[in-house]
Amino acid sequence: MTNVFSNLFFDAEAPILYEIDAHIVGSSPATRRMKQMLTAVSPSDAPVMLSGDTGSGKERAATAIHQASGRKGKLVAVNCAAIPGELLESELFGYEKGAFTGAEEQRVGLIEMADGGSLFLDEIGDMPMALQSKLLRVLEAREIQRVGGRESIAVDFRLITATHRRLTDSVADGKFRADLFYRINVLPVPVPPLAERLEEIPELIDRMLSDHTKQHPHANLPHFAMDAIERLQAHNWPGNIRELRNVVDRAIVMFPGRMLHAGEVDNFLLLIETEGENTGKGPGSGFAVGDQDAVLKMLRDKGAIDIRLILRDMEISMIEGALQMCEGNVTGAAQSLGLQRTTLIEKIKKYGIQKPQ
Ligand SMILES: Nc1ncnc2c1ncn2[C@@H]1O[C@H](COP(=O)(O)OP(=O)(O)OP(=O)(O)O)[C@@H](O)[C@H]1O
Repeated sequence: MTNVFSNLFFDAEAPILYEIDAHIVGSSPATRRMKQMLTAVSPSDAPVMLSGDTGSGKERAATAIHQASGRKGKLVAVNCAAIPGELLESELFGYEKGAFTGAEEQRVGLIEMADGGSLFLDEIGDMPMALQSKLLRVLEAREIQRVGGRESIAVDFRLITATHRRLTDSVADGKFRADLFYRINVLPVPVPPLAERLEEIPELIDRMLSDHTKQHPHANLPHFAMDAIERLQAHNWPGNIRELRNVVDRAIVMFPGRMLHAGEVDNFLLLIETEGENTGKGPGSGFAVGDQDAVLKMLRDKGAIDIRLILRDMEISMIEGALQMCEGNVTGAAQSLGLQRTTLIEKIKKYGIQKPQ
């Protein structure tokens, strides 16, 4: 995944800023090149566009750019795909009291909050056309007006965008404004998929485990045997680093202090793949209970499966889901799972599940 801009970065010896190195794990040629590009673009005020597959680390790269830029303000991240179009405008621009039904108080928008810092617009390709025009005006005039407001408010932010789509295709299809595309695509930085940097898997796992230890100093960590690492390096990683994190998180919960071998890794990967297929939402997003087709496919592909491991994993997913839904409230989660509160507490302890804050 290279472009003309990235071809400028051919010097293997080019320096990398400390903040970039600290955030982004990996020393493969693909990652080194990306880190050199991030180092080069960080001090500039020009817009950066990060492109790469889902879970490849675009948000992390945006954080690294902001940290290395020296800008004093905040990094404000907005996922344009996660906020419905009609809400996105008032989220970004803020509103004045009485601007619309329900606007009972004045509200400062996310663009204003990024003043003096950086604004990260993730999945910019999903921004509705009408809002694209408004964003273009902000980038040109460097000022905004809140919804329902008349006053122009000056804003100074560094724009970082990300997309997993080929925005040139969206422009050709009339779904993305060409003028906005050229305005935001000044410094394009491709984020390579994990499949192009498989040699980094041991480094990534080490970092994920050490991050876990920082939060849980007494955690009994799992170990990945050589055959497990080889198996991970033979996988194609459609969910990229997020999928790897999913494997490591499961290993932490289910193999504390134990050694994982290829067989366990196979089970994890199969489960994650089946989850992605069942839900259509990508890897690691939930398990469809009682899906016979999925079970048959697993049996056909593998010949045999470890049903205890899978049931345990399903149980963990359901408990995590219920806790998430009930915002960490154990009584509510127990009710929604049809369990006694004490039984749920035992299971939470047994599996080392973290309650959402
Ligand atoms: N180089 C890295 N080292 C360690 N962890 C990483 C690295 N890159 C990404 N991650 C982790 O992988 C997960 C996905 O990363 P991130 O959210 O940055 O991806 P993304 O490309 O923005 O995903 P999406 O396209 O879905 O928005 C996060 O948990 C992140 O912390």
